[in-house]
Amino acid sequence: MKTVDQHASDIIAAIHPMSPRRTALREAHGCVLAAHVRATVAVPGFDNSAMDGYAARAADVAEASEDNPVTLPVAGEIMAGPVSPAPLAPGTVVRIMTGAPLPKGADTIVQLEWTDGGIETVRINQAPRRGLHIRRAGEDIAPGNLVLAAGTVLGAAQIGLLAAVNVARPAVHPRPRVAVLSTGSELVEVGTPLGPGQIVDSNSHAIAAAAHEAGALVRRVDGVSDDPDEFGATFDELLRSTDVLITTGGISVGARDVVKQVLSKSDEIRFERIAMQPGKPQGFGVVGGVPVFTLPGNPVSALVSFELFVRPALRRMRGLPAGPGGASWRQPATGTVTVRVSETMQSAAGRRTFPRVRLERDDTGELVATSAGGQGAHQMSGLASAHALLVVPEEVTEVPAGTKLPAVLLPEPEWAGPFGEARG
Ligand SMILES: Nc1nc2c(c(=O)[nH]1)N[C@H]1C(S)=C(S)[C@@H](COP(=O)(O)OP(=O)(O)OC[C@H]3O[C@@H](n4cnc5c(N)ncnc54)[C@H](O)[C@@H]3O)O[C@H]1N2
Ligand code: MOO
Repeated sequence: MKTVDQHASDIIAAIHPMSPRRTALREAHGCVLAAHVRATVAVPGFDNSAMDGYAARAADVAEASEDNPVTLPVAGEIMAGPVSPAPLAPGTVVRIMTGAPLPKGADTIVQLEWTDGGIETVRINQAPRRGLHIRRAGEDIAPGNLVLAAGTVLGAAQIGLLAAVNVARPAVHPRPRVAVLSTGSELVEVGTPLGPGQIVDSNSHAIAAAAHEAGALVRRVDGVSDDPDEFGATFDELLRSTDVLITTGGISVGARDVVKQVLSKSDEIRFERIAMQPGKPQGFGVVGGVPVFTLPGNPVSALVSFELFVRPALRRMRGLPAGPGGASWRQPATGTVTVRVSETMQSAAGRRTFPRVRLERDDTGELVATSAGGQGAHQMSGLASAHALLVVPEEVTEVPAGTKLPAVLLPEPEWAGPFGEARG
């Protein structure tokens, strides 16, 4: 059997970041910048006041104090807005608002609180030093400065910065479009009363949600039966309008394993047995430039396979390090931590197993892993309450309580918004 690591690295070797595209800021949010952005403008764009008050010449107000206020004529008022203020005559001040352009000749701002707030004349009772409360043109960003480096994930601050330097359409790696198709004649749509032998198609919903959480634009279609023609037609149709195609079910050795039956006819998809549990049967290939993942039908197997093989591929397509754990100093969205196992667990010989575990910190701050419930490949309730997948090495058959092992953190979905439109 092929190792998990070999399968994961074969997949990553076949995956490329999405070609950069210029997109509006709203669409670029959460995407990865594909090229350096250099400033073509200065920020601030002009010298301006950081306070409401009076623009003055520091020399004219240098002697001002509580006991010895300085009174000067107020020559006018400058508001923030599209104005070119007249130069400040010596021996005068102008009222100025926060963000308003500084008149030539002014070299300090007297904040309103240091004055009597006068309109015609103003009494100043504290002396500001030269340059106080003046924001100089280019002191944040000068033209030519590197604003954001290629590879930066565009969060709120980065989007704001791009807008500030007047970049309306940055070049980003677009979100991949992912199509999700489940197979099985036993499947019915969620919300449908079940007849004998029928089950609800839960995989397509779970995988669609996982792909959505991984930053993809998702198209989920209703499951198809084990009829090769029906599967083939739907597969071909989806392939034409997606960047990634994920199927579930129909890939083991059953008499009607339709996915394997239909797709084995091409050389592009390889069906393999991976030394892991859950998730032993896997298929992957690139068909007409579209990566195709055929995941096993057991619901836990499908989602665990997604975490180990599909999520890293989507990360790479989005221009991120493939991970798991490719993130920075932040808590990675998915990453590997070391945990102490709280109870003895069994593991399949010769297969890397991924028991679903809940995590807790003990008094010393160490992470302690406890089984999240039933560990069958069909038992979604355990996975749904798990925080991580424990990683039990292939050669281990029993994990005594107290053993330290790596665990792959499952992502926290709290940020996932409504499904975006996956354009065809
Ligand atoms: N003789 C053997 N049988 C099986 C083997 C094997 O090596 N020899 N491998 C087992 C393992 S491991 C897995 S995993 C499964 C994978 O099978 P398939 O990918 O072909 O999946 P199906 O047979 O279509 O379904 C398996 C199981 O999952 C349920 N299922 C399928 N699709 C959905 C869905 N969309 N939503 C919810 N549940 C789904 C399905 O009803 C089956 O119970 O094969 C083992 N067999
Ligand atoms: O390997 Mo299968 O994925 O046990 O359920």
